[in-house]
Formats: sequence, C-alpha cells, structure tokens
Amino acid sequence: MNVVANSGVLAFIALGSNMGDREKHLQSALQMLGEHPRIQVLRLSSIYETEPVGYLDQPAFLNAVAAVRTDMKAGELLGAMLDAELKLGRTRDIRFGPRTIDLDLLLFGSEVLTEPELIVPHPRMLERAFVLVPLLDVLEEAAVPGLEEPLSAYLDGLEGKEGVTRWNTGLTNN
Ligand SMILES: Nc1ncnc2c1ncn2[C@@H]1O[C@H](COP(=O)(O)OP(=O)(O)OP(=O)(O)O)[C@@H](O)[C@H]1O
Ligand SMILES: Nc1nc2c(c(=O)[nH]1)N=C(CO)CN2
Repeated sequence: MNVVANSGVLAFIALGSNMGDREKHLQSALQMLGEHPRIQVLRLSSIYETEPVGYLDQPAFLNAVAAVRTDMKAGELLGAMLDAELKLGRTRDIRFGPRTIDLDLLLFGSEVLTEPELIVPHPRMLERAFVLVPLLDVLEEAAVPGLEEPLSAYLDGLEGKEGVTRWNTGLTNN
C-alpha cells in the first residue's frame, strides 16, 4: 500500500487496447499506475470487448475503467498516465486509430478543467458506450460535474452500446 491512503482526490481513468496482447496491456498499465507512490488503485471495472468507434477499420478493443485515489494534481496524474503509455510502447499515428494502450482521464474529483492538454470531465466520454458501460461499474461516490441527468440516462440514448460486451477474464485488481 502506498502513501495516499484515504486522503486525496477520487479519479477515474479509462483504459483501452486493440493491439497485441490487449489484456496484458491493460494489466500492465494498471500495475504501473498502482506502483506509482502517489496513486492508489481502488477498483477496476469489468473488462469489455468493444467495436471500434470513430476510426472503424481497426481491431476490436478491450476497454475498462479504473477508480484511483491520488494526492497529485490532475496535470501530474495525467503525466503519470502518459509515462505509463510510453513505457508500454504507445505511439500516436492515426487519430482514434489502433493503440497498444490508451489512458484517458475521465474525472478528477469534481474539478472542471479546460486546458488544451487536459480537459476534465473528458470531452468525449458521454458519447462513448465503451467508456460509460465500465464507468458505471465503478462509479459510486463520484458525481460528474455539469450533468443534467444520471449518467446511465446518457448511455440509454447512445447508439453503439450493443457493440460493448463483457469479456471473460481473470484480470483483477486484487
Ligand atoms: N481528459 C484527458 N485525458 C487524457 N488526455 C487528455 C485529456 N484532455 C486532454 N488530453 C490531451 O489529449 C492529448 C491526446 O490524447 P490521446 O492521444 O490519448 O487522444 P486519443 O486517445 O487519440 O483521443 P481521445 O482523447 O478521444 O481518446 C494528450 O496528449 C492530452 O494532453
Ligand atoms: N471501442 C473503442 N473505440 C475507440 C477507442 C476505444 O478505446 N474503444 N478509442 C479511440 C481513441 O480515442 C477510438 N475508438
């Protein structure tokens, strides 16, 4: 266990992979986040296999969401996430295209940030069933700032949610 204990901010991170050993990439990213001295991984959603969205000519993804606690600022947490992506061989070629690992910061407590390099809540999360389905697995105490309806109502209205199916896995955060 690390130093964060019960203080700090509750944040939610989306994980996605559609290249190589997808499950291993999710597992490694989660492990790297958990080994960071200022990040405590609290919960991991179920893993979902999801049809690609945005750029369609690419393999299916595995997606999940982790709930973490940190005493870092949002920008510092994003830095740790980018480090983990780089260590796992992430390159940025095609926008919305294939990737070994993608880590997106969905929510950081109730903060609203609009810097170009960090927008929170994540600007596309409400349009993405591959984010909302796992987020609803782990979201308990966190509210999403600025919502007019419960998060599940946004998922109900989305096309493409049939493309999100539970993936049988032993992957767990325990
Ligand atoms: N909430 C956020 N989470 C992660 N990155 C963000 C966020 N807001 C802004 N960014 C910026 O977006 C940049 C590009 O991110 P990335 O390459 O992961 O985009 P993408 O995965 O192709 O698209 P998407 O963000 O729609 O998933 C990052 O370098 C980061 O600075
Ligand atoms: N199903 C799915 N589709 C995507 C994903 C993803 O994680 N899952 N990530 C993207 C890049 O932002 C673009 N499209």
